[in-house]
Amino acid sequence: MRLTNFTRAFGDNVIISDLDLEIGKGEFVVLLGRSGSGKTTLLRTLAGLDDATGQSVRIPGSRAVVFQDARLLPWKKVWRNVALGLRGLTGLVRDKAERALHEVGLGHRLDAWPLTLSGGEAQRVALARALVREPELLLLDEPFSALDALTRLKMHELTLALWQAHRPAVLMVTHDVDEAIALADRVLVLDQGRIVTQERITAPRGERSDVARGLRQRLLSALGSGAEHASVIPFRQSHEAFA
Ligand SMILES: Nc1ncnc2c1ncn2[C@@H]1O[C@H](COP(=O)(O)OP(=O)(O)OP(=O)(O)O)[C@@H](O)[C@H]1O
Repeated sequence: MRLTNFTRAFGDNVIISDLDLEIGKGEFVVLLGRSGSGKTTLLRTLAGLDDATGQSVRIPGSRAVVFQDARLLPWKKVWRNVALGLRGLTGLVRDKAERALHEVGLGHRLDAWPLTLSGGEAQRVALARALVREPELLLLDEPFSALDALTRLKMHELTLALWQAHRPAVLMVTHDVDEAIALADRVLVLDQGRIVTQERITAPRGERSDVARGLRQRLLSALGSGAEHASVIPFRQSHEAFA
């Protein structure tokens, strides 16, 4: 997946400016940025939801998006929500949806109605619905920000397990620096439509929580930086933060 010199404006208001971004096969990239920095605009472009983008965008055909809210159709049972858009005989499609729901720990809720699910369960269904199509690129737009802290941690574990099993490239948008550190191979900080910092994290995911202070500090200060730093793009290998 690649964007080259990508610019997006609404009228005179330039939201993304000359952005270059490449995500490798199977790479987990997290995009951090303050409110209004252009994260959703970028994600919508990659999702193919923004038809005003031109040739500077090269994205794989198979993509799936999970949003902050699960966006399930309340009049369709859970398995039918997962099966939306899948073609084939009903029995085979149901089997596929069932396997996906098992993978997210909801094999027992196939025939439930979406409105009877908790917020965390609904997001699990949204993940199953995204992954059942085996996308090459999985786009996650603040998927866990409405969940409580404990559910969010469980969703991190699940997301990593699913990513390891299916290996899509991932671009996840979040406001949460700790979430970024816990999940990413690479963290980008977007500010006023430019990438102002990138950090590659090489430490094993299970060993990141208490030792990442240096990295955390750098990401927080990049988030706090203004346009005056917008042209500086430091790129670090972040293992030193874990020493
Ligand atoms: N369709 C649109 N028309 C005009 N302006 C838009 C449109 N979509 C987004 N913008 C503007 O683009 C800027 C970036 O918005 P965007 O939603 O990408 O930010 P964000 O980083 O995702 O913010 P948040 O974290 O609050 O979701 C904002 O100033 C917003 O007002």
